[in-house]
Amino acid sequence: MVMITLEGITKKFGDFTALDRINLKIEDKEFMALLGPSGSGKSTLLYTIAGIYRPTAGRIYFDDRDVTEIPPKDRNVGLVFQNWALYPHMKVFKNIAFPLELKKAPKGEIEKKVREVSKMLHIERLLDRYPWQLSGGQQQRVAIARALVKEPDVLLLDEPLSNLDALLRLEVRAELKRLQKELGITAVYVTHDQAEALAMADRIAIIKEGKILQVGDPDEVYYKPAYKFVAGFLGSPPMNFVEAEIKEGNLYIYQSIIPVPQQYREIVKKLNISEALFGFRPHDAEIVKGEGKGIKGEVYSFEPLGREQIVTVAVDGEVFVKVFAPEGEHFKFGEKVTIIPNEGRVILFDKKTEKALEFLL
Ligand SMILES: Nc1ncnc2c1ncn2[C@@H]1O[C@H](COP(=O)(O)OP(=O)(O)OP(=O)(O)O)[C@@H](O)[C@H]1O
Repeated sequence: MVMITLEGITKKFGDFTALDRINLKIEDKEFMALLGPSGSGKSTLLYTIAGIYRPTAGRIYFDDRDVTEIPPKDRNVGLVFQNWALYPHMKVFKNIAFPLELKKAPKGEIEKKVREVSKMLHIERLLDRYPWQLSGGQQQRVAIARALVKEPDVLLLDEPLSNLDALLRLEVRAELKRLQKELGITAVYVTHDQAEALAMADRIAIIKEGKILQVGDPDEVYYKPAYKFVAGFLGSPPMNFVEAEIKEGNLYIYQSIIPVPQQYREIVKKLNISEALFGFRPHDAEIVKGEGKGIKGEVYSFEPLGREQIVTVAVDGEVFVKVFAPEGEHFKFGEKVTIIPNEGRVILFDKKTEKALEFLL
């Protein structure tokens, strides 16, 4: 069952696009990590899920309920921030009880739930202290208890462990994961720490410049990164492309900078394909008029695809490359063009078997 659905979420701050048409489905009881470099939009996405930010465009669903216009307090989410934000003038008990008091829960119920959640987090003996009388790890446990006490549908965590020392991080990390599974709660966890995401998450969404580059389980994103950026960011092991192809039936190239026809021909030969076409996914390559640095060729044919068009470029008599031309750009048959590959995937179509293989640039 899908718990959270993000559909075309865009968030702008003035002219700046912090989130760019994000689509993501998070399963019920799933632990999803949002991983990416500083400034990539992770927190903005989390706050948009929480309802703290309203998206500029797109819709958010919890289960099947459209919550896009619903304020945070009515979304039943638990939030844990990096700086914990405990109320300094309230004792631990009161800090944890606060969300239930806001909901005007009966006193007996508050007492029972605060005790229960404190037991789970091993902080029963701290209930009578003020936050400043606690260590960092204890404060963080209180913050987690406060987020869990109202039994939220979704737990949203923004770098919750980054203020803890290494040992404590490991300890709270294990505890958090255990609780999340035991309570069967859906968690979205923002981090820029690759090891943390790989160790904790059921799936990881890799974010760069407001876009999700890849979503997959830890093994998938680590061993089969879809982009050079992802491979570099996660420190994935490099592979020799031809070997990798033969072993796995998949083609992954890390070290090649710009694919040249010679490489294509070698791949075609190794795969025993007589005729092949190479294609780029939209936005993974640019096609420009004239000869420049990149793959040079002549326009051979075009086919419309929605508002975009696919242009086939003859690189030489044998190698053809398919590329998505930008909206509004017009090319002529036989016109000299250059294809500039960006970071991303290239697709190889075997014309005989109509099998498509993807590989990395
Ligand atoms: N309220 C705001 N007003 C203007 N720009 C903002 C606002 N909040 C975030 N941004 C910008 O949006 C981008 C994404 O910020 P965000 O905090 O979501 O990144 P992040 O991936 O969580 O980074 P970090 O790991 O450093 O916390 C940044 O360039 C940031 O400057």
